Amino acid sequence: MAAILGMTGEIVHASHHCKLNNLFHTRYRRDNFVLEMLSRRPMQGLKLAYSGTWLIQLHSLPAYKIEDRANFHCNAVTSTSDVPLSEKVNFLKLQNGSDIRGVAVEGVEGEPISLTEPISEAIGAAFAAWLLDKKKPAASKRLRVSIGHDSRISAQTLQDAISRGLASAGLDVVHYGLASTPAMFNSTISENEDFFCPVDGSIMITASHLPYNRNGFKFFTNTGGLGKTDIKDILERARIIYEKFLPESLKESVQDRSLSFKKIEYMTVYTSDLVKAVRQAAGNIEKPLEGFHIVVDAGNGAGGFFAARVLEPLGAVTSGSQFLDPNGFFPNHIPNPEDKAAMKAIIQAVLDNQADLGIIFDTDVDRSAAVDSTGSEFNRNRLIALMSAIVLEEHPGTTIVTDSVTSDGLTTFIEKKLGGKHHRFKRGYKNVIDEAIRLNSIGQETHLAIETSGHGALKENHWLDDGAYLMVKILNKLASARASVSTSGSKVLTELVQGLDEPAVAVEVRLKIDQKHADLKGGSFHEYGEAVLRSLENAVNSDRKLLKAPINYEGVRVSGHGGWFLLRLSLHDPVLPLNIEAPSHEDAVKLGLSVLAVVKEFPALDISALTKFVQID
Ligand SMILES: O=P(O)(O)OC[C@H]1O[C@H](O)[C@H](O)[C@@H](O)[C@@H]1O
Repeated sequence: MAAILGMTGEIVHASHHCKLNNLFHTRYRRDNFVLEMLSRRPMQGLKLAYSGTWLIQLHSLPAYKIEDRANFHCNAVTSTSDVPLSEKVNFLKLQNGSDIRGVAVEGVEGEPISLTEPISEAIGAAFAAWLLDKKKPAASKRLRVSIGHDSRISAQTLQDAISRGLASAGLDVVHYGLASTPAMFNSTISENEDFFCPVDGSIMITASHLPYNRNGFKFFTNTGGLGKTDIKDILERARIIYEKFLPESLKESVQDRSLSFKKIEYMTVYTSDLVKAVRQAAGNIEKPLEGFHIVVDAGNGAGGFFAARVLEPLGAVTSGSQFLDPNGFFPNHIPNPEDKAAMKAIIQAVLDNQADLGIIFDTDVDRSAAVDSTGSEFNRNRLIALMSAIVLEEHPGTTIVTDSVTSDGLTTFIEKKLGGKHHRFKRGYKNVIDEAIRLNSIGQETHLAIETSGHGALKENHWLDDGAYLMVKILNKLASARASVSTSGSKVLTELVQGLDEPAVAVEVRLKIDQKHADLKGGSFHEYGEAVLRSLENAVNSDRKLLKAPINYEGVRVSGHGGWFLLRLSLHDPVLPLNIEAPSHEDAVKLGLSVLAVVKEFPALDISALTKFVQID
């Protein structure tokens, strides 16, 4: 490895670009570009960036002034002397909206591993190159990246692999161990040099609530989570890097366990910020939750910290909390507040323990839900209503941005009861957050962006979707209500959502598009789905009992029979999800039948779930 350090100078002195290309790539392939950058400062001059072709930036070697960056292009992509790895990987298949997701361990039939160590290592190197391009650090500055993970069994392996990729490109890597997704973002904005913060970039290893065999990556900088375009860019860079790996270098790399990274107990910083926030909101009382009994269900994900490190220091009793220990097989229930079994489990825990409040998180704690002392859920529309009530008390008249599947009753509640404005946008937490930021930028004040999935972000918290912070806002309300009036339990919260009109029936059926069906005529599922939606729109226009929503940002949303339906394209899958809400099952069936009349004309659609739903027995 020392040889390659010397080679940097050699390359520069040679100043022959073809020679540079060859030397660099020969070494790159041989050493897999794992340079132990953390411990070998001399290499900090060499950084990789990508701008269509490979570019070597020599940052901290002033003797080797590069006047023209273009002259240093190493055209690795088209180099014919390279021997690419025979295996071709479709990196873009690993993209899931603004995340990377794949199968990380064997064990589920028909689901071969797609997120291997070399692939993860290439993704690490690609993120490093992307970050260097974005940050354009000064010659003397080394970029720092924090890495955390949830409780998944593949966490360690992926952490090691992605760290190697980052280190190979000359970045410093700090390991946080078990952490939450919001804590990782937080590390890009915390000012705390003792904890190496702020970091320049952060990676969370998680696949949220998906089964144990899956895993993935979320990426952050101090401007928030990376979006779809950036993820695509990173995956395209990763493909190029991966195709340059040689089998023997991969073997070496996987075997190279000698790299060591800094390990930090960052959750201490993050949790103490949460504790501080509640104390401050309660008027600097040390234990504002004294006398409250609050149970937490972490579903064996990463959220177990909330009981001992947030609630208990604030004075709450947390006995009866469950599934706090990390277990990547998720043996008790899926850690997902949208999951019925998960909600049932926390409701039961609240009732069994006669607790004042129940709190449940998803695996990586960017989503949450709560349960009041009567066992009533603050989930989906009810969680949005509760958060809207809290935020509108603080910011009267503000706009609440939500996803598209929110109920008509929620709009009435926000606009008529709370005096706010409901901006129903698209599905997808990133879409909702970005829309809130856009509205603010054009002068429409908004402080809350929240999805029925339990993702919620506040302006005051850097628009970070943080399940734990949502719960902090609720705890503030509990604490302040107790300090000002004589109220007990979570009654104050239950009262805040009084008047929210909830439908008797709320269902979601998902119509799968068979991508191999001849009816697609070689087109994409996306085009096919759009054709279904156009057809539905035409049918609705000629049905006097149905009324298309005047303002709608995705799919076809229609009112009728006292309720509404929304048919739209899934964000990620070849699926058309259909949401129906109605005052009775009969009305919901009527709405379902009007959709069925259209979708049954599209043979590539699996309409069995809808057919089943509309069968009146
Ligand atoms: O469009 P769908 O398939 O219903 O999925 C939509 C959901 O996908 C992911 O789970 C995102 O994290 C959510 O923010 C989004 O709402």
